[in-house]
Amino acid sequence: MSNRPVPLLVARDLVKSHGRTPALRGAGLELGEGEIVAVTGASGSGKSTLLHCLAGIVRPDGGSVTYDGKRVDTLPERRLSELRRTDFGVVFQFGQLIPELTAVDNVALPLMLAGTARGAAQERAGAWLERFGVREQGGLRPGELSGGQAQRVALARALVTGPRVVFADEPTGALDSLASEQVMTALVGAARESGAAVLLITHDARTAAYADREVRLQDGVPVELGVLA
Ligand SMILES: Nc1ncnc2c1ncn2[C@@H]1O[C@H](COP(=O)(O)OP(=O)(O)OP(=O)(O)O)[C@@H](O)[C@H]1O
Repeated sequence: MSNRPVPLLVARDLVKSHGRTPALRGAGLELGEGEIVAVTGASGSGKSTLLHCLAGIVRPDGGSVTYDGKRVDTLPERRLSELRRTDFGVVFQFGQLIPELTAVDNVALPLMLAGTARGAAQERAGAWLERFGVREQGGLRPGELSGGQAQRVALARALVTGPRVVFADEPTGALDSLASEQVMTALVGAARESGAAVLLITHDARTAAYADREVRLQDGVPVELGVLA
């Protein structure tokens, strides 16, 4: 009997090229309900491409992606963007916050796009900023935040809608070790509490150690599966 959680997001035999450059050559991956999986591998091994295929940001050339038992790689664009909005949260290496908006408005935006009134959205955004230790910075714009603060705001934005899967592409890639630790502790704590699964791309062993399991990519295919915790 395996203790592995029920698969929530499953990629099989993914193939994807960027022009003539093959990025994925038959990659498979399973992300269980509430599971935290680190995807590691050398630069150019296909990590970001795998994440983009799983998150429905790009369509694979071949293979399949299934979420909650349903194919997502064949969904029409409108259904796909709705799924991304309702069920997925994303965090990238450089927060990609909207520079003109304050921290609290950045976090409130996904709620407002989903129909929540501004006041209520800001209130919930404030609570998430509080939880990640950046409430005092709520009135600042991204350019006025430190890298670690900006990433915690980006995390709050990714989690505020209560996603079932969080995709994090090198979320600590631009941070020093203290800020990395704060961001990872915040991410893992919030995911464990809400039961969200996390697909975490990292080249840093200390960041990968926060995951339950590591999948290592080499030339567009997984080469190793290790239990970390
Ligand atoms: N938009 C693109 N146009 C052309 N080639 C691309 C594009 N995106 C990725 N590639 C190529 O596809 C391959 C896989 O790239 P990918 O970004 O998925 O790897 P990665 O493991 O995430 O790399 P890194 O750790 O450097 O971010 C690489 O050879 C890369 O050069």
